[in-house]
Amino acid sequence: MSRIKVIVAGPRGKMGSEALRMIEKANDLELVGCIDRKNAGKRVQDVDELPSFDAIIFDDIETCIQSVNPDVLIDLTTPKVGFLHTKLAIENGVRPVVGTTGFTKQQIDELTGLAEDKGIGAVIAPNFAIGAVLMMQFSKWAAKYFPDVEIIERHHDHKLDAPSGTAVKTAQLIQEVREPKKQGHPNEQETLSGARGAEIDGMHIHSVRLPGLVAHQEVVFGGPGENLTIKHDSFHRESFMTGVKLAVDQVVKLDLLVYGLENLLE
Ligand SMILES: NC(=O)C1=CN([C@@H]2O[C@H](COP(=O)(O)OP(=O)(O)OC[C@H]3O[C@@H](n4cnc5c(N)ncnc54)[C@H](O)[C@@H]3O)[C@@H](O)[C@H]2O)C=CC1
Ligand SMILES: O=C(O)C1=N[C@H](C(=O)O)C[C@H](O)C1
Repeated sequence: MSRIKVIVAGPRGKMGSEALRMIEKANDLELVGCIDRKNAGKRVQDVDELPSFDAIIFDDIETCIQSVNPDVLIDLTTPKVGFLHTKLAIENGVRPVVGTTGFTKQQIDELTGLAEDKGIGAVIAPNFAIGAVLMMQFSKWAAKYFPDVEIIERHHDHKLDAPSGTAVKTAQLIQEVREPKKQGHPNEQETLSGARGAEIDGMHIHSVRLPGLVAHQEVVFGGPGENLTIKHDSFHRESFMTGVKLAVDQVVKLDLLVYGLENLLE
């Protein structure tokens, strides 16, 4: 059986470099190119700290696609660049697996429409850690019984987007089972702007950014006389790679865009 030809955007990043290590170990995947802002024209193996692949680095996704004819793009970059890469990948017949977060709902809708028009598979997953996917599913279940809920997400201080993609996705899943509800005291007032965090349908989201953290989330539910806390921690970025691999294996069989890894788990 032929291997799935993969390109990675953001190979020197914290996630991109972990994705290269995952590909190195996978018998059914072949790295055929990378997209990076630096090192265009070099081979991956010639860049310090990157694994020993002879795939070439490009600084432009369209040139990369035309040169190496990949099956799948793994994008782990920044919100603006990731959206452009995903769009160009779909337009050029390459299936994207996107971990990059910070896309707006309008952008996801646009990409969903584009994938449908092209009849091409795509996966956008705000969190590829299996434990995080379960934490989101358990939270959706709990919200049926506990409509009062606050999300506290904690991340390293190099993160560009807030709230995290995971927190937004958690709130969206909870929205499916919870009627909008204003929480807290009806006359509550912030004496310091932002004290109550961001808000979606009355649910509050609090974003913490500190050195030393990786990716963590608590979903706290309150009811009469009790609290329920559902918590997930990623202590290492290896935690995301089972999900990235699963998405690459599945995306080649899809003909539409899937938003959330839960849609690929049995
Ligand atoms: N879905 C998931 O499970 C996870 C998603 N993420 C997301 O993945 C993204 C990357 O995260 P990190 O690796 O922590 O960030 P990072 O800052 O370590 O890496 C981003 C990389 O993108 C590269 N980049 C920027 N512009 C580029 C361009 N025009 N072309 C090619 N490469 C470009 C940068 O040089 C950098 O190496 C973020 O959006 C983050 O939120 C992070 C962890 C898990
Ligand atoms: O930037 C990160 O690190 C992470 N980003 C994703 C998010 O925004 O939810 C996934 C995970 O939390 C790590």
